[in-house]
Amino acid sequence: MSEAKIHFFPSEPLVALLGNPNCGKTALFNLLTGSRQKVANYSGVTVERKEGRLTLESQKVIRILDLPGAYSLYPRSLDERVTCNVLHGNAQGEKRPDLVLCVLNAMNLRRNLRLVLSAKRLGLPCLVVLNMVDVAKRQGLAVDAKALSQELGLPVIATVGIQSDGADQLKQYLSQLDWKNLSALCASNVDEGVETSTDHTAHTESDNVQVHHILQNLDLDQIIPDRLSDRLDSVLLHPVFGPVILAAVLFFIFQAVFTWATLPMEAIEVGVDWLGALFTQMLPNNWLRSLLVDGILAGAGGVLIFLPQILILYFFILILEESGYLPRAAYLLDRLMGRVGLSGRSFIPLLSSFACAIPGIMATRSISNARDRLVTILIAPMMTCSARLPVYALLISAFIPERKLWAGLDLQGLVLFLLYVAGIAGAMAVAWILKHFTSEKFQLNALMMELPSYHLPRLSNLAIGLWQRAEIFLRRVGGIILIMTVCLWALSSFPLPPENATGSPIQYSIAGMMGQALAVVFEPIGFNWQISIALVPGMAAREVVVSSLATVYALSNSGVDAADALLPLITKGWSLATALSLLAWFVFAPQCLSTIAAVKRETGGWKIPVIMLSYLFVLAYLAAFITYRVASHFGLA
Ligand SMILES: Nc1nc2c(ncn2[C@@H]2O[C@H](COP(=O)(O)OP(=O)(O)OP(=O)(O)O)[C@@H](O)[C@H]2O)c(=O)[nH]1
Ligand SMILES: [Mg+2]
Repeated sequence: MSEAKIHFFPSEPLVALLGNPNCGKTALFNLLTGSRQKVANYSGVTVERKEGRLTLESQKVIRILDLPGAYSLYPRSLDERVTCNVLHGNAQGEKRPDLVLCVLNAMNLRRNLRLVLSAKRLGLPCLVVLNMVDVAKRQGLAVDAKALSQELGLPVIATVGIQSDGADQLKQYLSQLDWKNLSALCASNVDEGVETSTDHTAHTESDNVQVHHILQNLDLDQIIPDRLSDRLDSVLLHPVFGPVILAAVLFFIFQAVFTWATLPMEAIEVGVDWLGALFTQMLPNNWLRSLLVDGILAGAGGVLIFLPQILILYFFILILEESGYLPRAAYLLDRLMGRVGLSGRSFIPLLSSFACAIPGIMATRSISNARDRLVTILIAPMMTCSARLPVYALLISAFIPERKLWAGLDLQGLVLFLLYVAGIAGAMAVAWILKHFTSEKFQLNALMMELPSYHLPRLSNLAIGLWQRAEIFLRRVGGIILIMTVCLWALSSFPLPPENATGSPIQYSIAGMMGQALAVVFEPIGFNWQISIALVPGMAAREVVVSSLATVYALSNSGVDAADALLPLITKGWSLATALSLLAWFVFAPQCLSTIAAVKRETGGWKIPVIMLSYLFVLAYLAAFITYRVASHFGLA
C-alpha cells in the first residue's frame, strides 16, 4: 500500500534570505520581522532555518525565512544543506520559496556575486539586497546599485542591517511588488548553454568570468584593504603575541567573573535572606513555611544568586562574538587542535559550549568533515557550560579562601580558570585518543575560515544579548529549577519520621533513603548521602545541584536559616578532599538531559548519546576517585 503525505502550507508568500556567511542576513531578518535572532561577527552563526512574518504597508503579510549562510549551492556542510534543501523545495514541511532575497556584502562582491549567479539558475524570482553599504561608504567604495542591477538583470536594493531604518527601502519595495506575478523577477539573461550543463565546475568557471566582467564594468575590480583590521591582525595573529594575548583575554574573563560579581551577588543574597526571614516570621511553623523557605527560597533563591556571574561571562562571550575576534582565536588554535586530530573549525562550537552545550552541538553543523563533527559533539559537553558555574562558584566560595595573590590576582578566579582549563584539557585528551581510533587514511582538512573585519561591538546588541540570557536564566530558575526543587522538597519531607525517630526527619523520607542507597556507589569518591541525592535531580539542569543541596541541608538542619545556610554548612561539614572530588566530578559529569536529547537529534540515533553518557560517567568517576584519594593521602580529609 502506498502512502502519500499531504502538506498544507500557509497561503502567505514565502521569502527566503540567501547569502554568503556573515553578510548580514540575520541582521536584516531581525529588521524585517522584529525578531531577535542571534547576530554575530563570524561565519556559521545561523545553522537552521528560522521563520518570521512581515506585514507590508498594504497590510499583506509575508513569511520570511532566515537561512544558514552558504558559499555555493553545492552543500559541503549540514548547515549549507539546510539552505539548499529550502531553495530546491526539499525542506520537510516547507514549500519552495516564492521569492529569494540574495543578500550581498558590499565589501566582498567578488565571492558574494557568484552565489547570486547560482541563485538565478534556480529559476526562482530573485531580488538582490546590497547590504553593508555603510562600511563600503566608510572605506571609500562606491557601488552603483543601478549599474549592478543592469549587469545582473535583477533589481538591487541597498540596506544597512545594523540601522533601525536600514531596511526601509527594502520594505517599501516589497510593499509595491505584484505578488501574484513575480515572474518579472526571474532571471532573463541566463546563459542557456551553461544552465543545462550538469557539471558544476562549468558553472563555477563561467561564473568567475562573469563576476570578473561585472566588477570590471562597475570599476570595482581593485581590492580595498581593510587597514585597521590588518593592523590589528599583525598583533593579534602574531605567532608569539597572538597566543599570549588569547590566553590573557581568557584568563581576564574568569578573574572578572569572580571579582566583578561580588557586589550584585551580595545584593541578591540580602534580598533572598530578607524574604526568608519575613516568611519565617509571618507564617506558622508548618509544611507551607517549609516549602516556601526550605524548598523554594533555599533552592531556587540559592541559584538566583549566580545571575551576575553568568551575565558577566556572557558579556565577554558576546564581545568576543561581535568584535570578530572569535575566528582569529580559531586560527590561532588550529595548529594546537591539529595535534589532537581536530581543526580550528571546531573551536567556535566548543567555545559556544561554554555558554551551553546545546548551541555548541548545533554549531557543529558548520563543520563539513563528518568525523570532525562527531568528535566535536562528543567532547563539547566537557566545556564548562554556564549552568555549572553556580556549582563551581559555591564550592570555590566555600573552600578556597578569598585571597589576593601577586599583582592583585584573585585566588578564587584562578581556581575557576583552572577548572575551565581542566575541562578543555580533558576534551583535548579524549580527541587525541579518538584520533588513534580513526583510520590511517584520515587526513585533516586545512582550515578554511573567513576572517571578518573587526567591528566595535554595538551596545544595543550587547544589551539585547544580555537581556535574552537573563531571561533564559530566570525562566530556568522559575521553571525547571523551581519544579525540581519542589519535587525534591516533597521527596525529602515525606513520609514523616516515626514518633520515636532519633535522626533528622529527612533521613526517613524517600529522598533520604534513596540518597543512602546511592551513597554506596559514591562513597568511594568521598560523596555523602546529601550529595548523592543532589546529583539525581542535577541531571535535569546543572544548577539544580546547588538548589538541591540547599534544600537537603535546610531540611537536615532544623532551626538554621535555610536560604543562607548552605555555604557555612558545607564548609564545616565537608572535607576539602570531598569538595575537590565534587569539583573534579563536575568537570566531566555526564550532561543534563536536554544535551543528551540535542545529541540524539543531531546524530540521528541513540548510539552517540549513549556512548557519550557512558564515557563521561566513567571519566567523571575516575577523576573524582583519583582526586579524592590523592587529597586524602595528603591529609585533606
Ligand atoms: N556595519 C554593518 N554591519 C552589519 C550590517 N549588517 C550586518 N552587520 C554585522 O555583520 C555581522 C554578521 O551579521 P549576521 O546577520 O549575523 O550575518 P549572517 O549573514 O546571518 O551570518 P551567518 O548566520 O553566519 O550566515 C554582525 O556583526 C552584524 O552586526 C551592515 O549593514 N553594516
Ligand atoms: Mg545568520
